[in-house]
Amino acid sequence: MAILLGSIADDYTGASDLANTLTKNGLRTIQTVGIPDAALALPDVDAVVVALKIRSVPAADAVSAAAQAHQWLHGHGAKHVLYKICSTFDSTDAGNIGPVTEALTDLTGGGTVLVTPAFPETGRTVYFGHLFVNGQPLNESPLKDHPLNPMHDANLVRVMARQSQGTVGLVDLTTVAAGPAAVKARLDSLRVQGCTTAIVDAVTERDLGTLGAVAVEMEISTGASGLGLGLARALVESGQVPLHAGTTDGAMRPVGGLAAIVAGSCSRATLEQLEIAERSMPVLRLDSEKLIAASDEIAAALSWAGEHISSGPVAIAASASPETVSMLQSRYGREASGHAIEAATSTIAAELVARGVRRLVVAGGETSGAVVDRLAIPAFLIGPEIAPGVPILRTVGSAQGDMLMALKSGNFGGKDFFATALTMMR
Ligand SMILES: Nc1ncnc2c1ncn2[C@@H]1O[C@H](COP(=O)(O)OP(=O)(O)OP(=O)(O)O)[C@@H](O)[C@H]1O
Ligand SMILES: O=C(O)[C@@H](O)C(=O)CO
Repeated sequence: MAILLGSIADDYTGASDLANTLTKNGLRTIQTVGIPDAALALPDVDAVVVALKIRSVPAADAVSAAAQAHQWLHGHGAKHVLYKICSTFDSTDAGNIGPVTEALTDLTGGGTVLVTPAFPETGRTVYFGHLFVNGQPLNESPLKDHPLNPMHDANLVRVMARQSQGTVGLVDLTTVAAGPAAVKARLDSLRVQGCTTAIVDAVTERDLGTLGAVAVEMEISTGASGLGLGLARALVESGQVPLHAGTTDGAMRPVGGLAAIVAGSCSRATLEQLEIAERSMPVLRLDSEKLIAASDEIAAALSWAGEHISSGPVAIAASASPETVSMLQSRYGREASGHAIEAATSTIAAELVARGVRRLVVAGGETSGAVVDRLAIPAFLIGPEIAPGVPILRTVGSAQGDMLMALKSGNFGGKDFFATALTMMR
């Protein structure tokens, strides 16, 4: 299997978001969970998105995992590798966007790497280096309350500089609007000035087309799904890949079985979606304190699910308001409480699958990572889009047999996302 475009995604929901964008823009794409085992039969594809769970791990671990994934992608023919980060630039001053981008630059011979989290379809735009989320500066958006990496600075040149060894430049919108040659010239001049990376503005898909045309001629780039759109279009427009329409063959064959939602995301969007879901299905709100204290909250949740699930889908959520989350974190610590709840939600998901669930929606990036790892799913085919950034996924090579899943990034999806997803998954 020779591929043209590779991506290393820093979390699993982000990987499926990118795989969805690449598919929609004409590339046959598969999402693997980690570096695929040599024995795993993968279909013929143009792009492989290797999903890692490295957004919130120590920078040295993220660098090492990303370097191995890069080696695999490069070895399988990828001419360009996109490091897929979150469209809200989720990271801390310790990393991992800066360290991983710089490590990949070292592996590929230097230059100034183009970095942009812009994804206008979901309201993420970058203007003079500042990230806006649905028109609000990042630090005033709901991301200021993120449970693991609250974002307090919208100026990405500063954010990136705090987590980088090298100097960070800016390619502003005026330059992007002037087209690929102007962007290239600006990146060249930043390279001469010694910048290892540059935050690049984009507010429209046209801007992303320009950036894709520039990035595709380089070996690596860092960005969100919007940059994926630009890269896919550049590959198709330059004739390097024929345009493929639709989803992967066989991705949507019905699987039947029971259906469930497991939510660990505490984003404002997920909290609203759960409220709406309560009108159409049974929703169990877990007691997060009890989950952490390792009492019988998991067994109680499974027994509750057992009572309802044969009549239709159920939802089980650890999700809580920012106030509840910060109370729990001040008592148990940010990482410890996050990990304990991820362990609990993934156990619940695995037990639901053991009891016959074959259509599973998971809300939250870290939560999805924990669930997919727990189920040991090796890869996903990409089905139709449920909402921007969230496709239906079909498991490949999983011990449970074929399942349909949706991994919803915390902030993605409309108010009725959960019901819509389950209606589409048969
Ligand atoms: N009640 C709670 N109190 C404290 N932490 C919680 C609670 N419920 C969930 N969590 C933790 O909050 C974190 C939520 O992160 P996750 O990545 O799953 O969602 P998200 O940040 O909304 O999604 P994304 O990363 O896709 O934007 C997880 O570590 C989860 O275990
Ligand atoms: O880019 C995004 O916002 C998402 O794909 C994501 O990475 C959230 O985890």
